[in-house]
Amino acid sequence: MSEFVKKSLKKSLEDESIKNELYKEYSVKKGLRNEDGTGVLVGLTRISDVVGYRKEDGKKIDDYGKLYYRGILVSDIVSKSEGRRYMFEEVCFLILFGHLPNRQELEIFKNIIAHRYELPDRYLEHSILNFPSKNLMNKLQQEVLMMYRYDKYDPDSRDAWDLIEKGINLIAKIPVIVCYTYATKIHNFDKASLVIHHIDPKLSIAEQILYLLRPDGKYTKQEAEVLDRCLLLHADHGGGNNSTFTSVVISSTGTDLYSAISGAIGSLKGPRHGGANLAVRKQMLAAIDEIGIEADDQTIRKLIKRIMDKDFNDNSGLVYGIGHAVYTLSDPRAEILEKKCGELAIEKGRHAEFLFYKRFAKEAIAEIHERKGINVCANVDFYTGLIYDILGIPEDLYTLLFVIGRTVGWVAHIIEDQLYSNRIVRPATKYVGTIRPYIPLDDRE
Ligand SMILES: CC(=O)SCCNC(=O)CCNC(=O)[C@H](O)C(C)(C)COP(=O)(O)OP(=O)(O)OC[C@H]1O[C@@H](n2cnc3c(N)ncnc32)[C@H](O)[C@@H]1OP(=O)(O)O
Ligand SMILES: O=C([O-])CC(=O)C(=O)O
Repeated sequence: MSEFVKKSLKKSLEDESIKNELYKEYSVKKGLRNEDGTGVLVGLTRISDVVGYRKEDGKKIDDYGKLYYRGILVSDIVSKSEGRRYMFEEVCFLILFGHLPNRQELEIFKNIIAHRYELPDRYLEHSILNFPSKNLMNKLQQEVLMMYRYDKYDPDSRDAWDLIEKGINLIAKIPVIVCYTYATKIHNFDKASLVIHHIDPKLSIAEQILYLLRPDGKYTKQEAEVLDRCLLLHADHGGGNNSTFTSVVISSTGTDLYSAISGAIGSLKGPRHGGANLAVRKQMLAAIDEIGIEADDQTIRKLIKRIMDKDFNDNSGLVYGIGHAVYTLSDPRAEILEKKCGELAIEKGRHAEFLFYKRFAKEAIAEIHERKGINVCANVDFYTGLIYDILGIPEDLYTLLFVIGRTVGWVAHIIEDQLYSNRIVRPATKYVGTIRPYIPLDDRE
């Protein structure tokens, strides 16, 4: 930073700070939160319900978490679908159209997706191979905006019928774009061979990802099923999560779908949101490096204290993968993922690492409870990195897998908001600065 900018910023920080008491005085809902930590109500939805507490006589009572897609418990969807392919596609249909597809509807929907995997002519060369990027989340934002340019119909259309068509197109193409941008990245920056498989329309989205990512194109049924369920568990999370809210805020101006989805990807990248899956993996590798995989509870606890004291990892004071804005006693997705991760870890000889994660979560939950007096739980991002690592999926792709899962949720909420709310999101801020005269340049000190 130049000395001039440093000095100007220092002066600004001295003169223009906003005292914390003022937020209270003006009843500002910091982070759009009520006094008890619950979210300010900003919309109505029939897409999904995120339940983390109940209210009794107006008081918040912490509870075990439940997640419903269109009224159906997500834990039921997962537990009743063992051995099935295309569960992510089934859930995409459910989220977009509001009911479970029958056999024929699912077949047609699978075909529609499969026919949209293929990228436009020369897209791969023009947009991906020629423009490698080190950060694939940032790259995907650019690619989504590029899809605007390749939209053969009216890319700016706000018609719900058009939005759903464009949305399905993105749901099908984003996974392919992600895999190709990764291949391009490692070819350009890591000197890896460039392997670009043609898409295979016979594969589900989860299978397609594993096929495109792996140079030999091989994967097992179990690997594809685990990835399919991970995508399913990320598909939606109400309208209040930061990226979905962001997408709706952007879309409420009447702009195009691509702008809204690109903005949502930017939001999801943050380590307090979807980027936590990568942050967790880095945190856990650093922790294992520091205290060893066999470290006991006490040693882990000491390290967590250091994390919270901003004396370890990225010095942010945050224990990534722990805590949630809605869930208190449990995040139902994390419970499912913990079970899947445990099974996979035993099978692939990674059990010690899994057990370290479990001990770490237990101690982090206890430490946060002790310091902050709140009930927290492991969240959806806690175990996914370990699962992806066991599946041989590189870190670069962790948050992109979240995008692949969540695109359907963003699209559904954008459409629902457009159909039933259709008002520009425009909250207010209170001016707490001083009012002063304009001083002509020659009269200033
Ligand atoms: C897909 C997802 O987005 S899931 C969430 C992924 N994010 C993470 O895993 C990052 C770590 N967790 C967090 O930062 C938080 O728990 C969040 C962002 C998820 C939720 O934040 P909030 O709803 O604001 O948390 P909440 O109101 O419960 O926090 C109360 C206090 O506990 C602290 N706290 C909550 N979780 C954590 C944590 N994991 N590590 C350290 N402190 C925490 C908060 O910083 C806050 O402290 P303060 O009162 O001194 O400001
Ligand atoms: O709901 C939230 O705030 C974050 C979250 O878990 C998600 O978007 O999946």
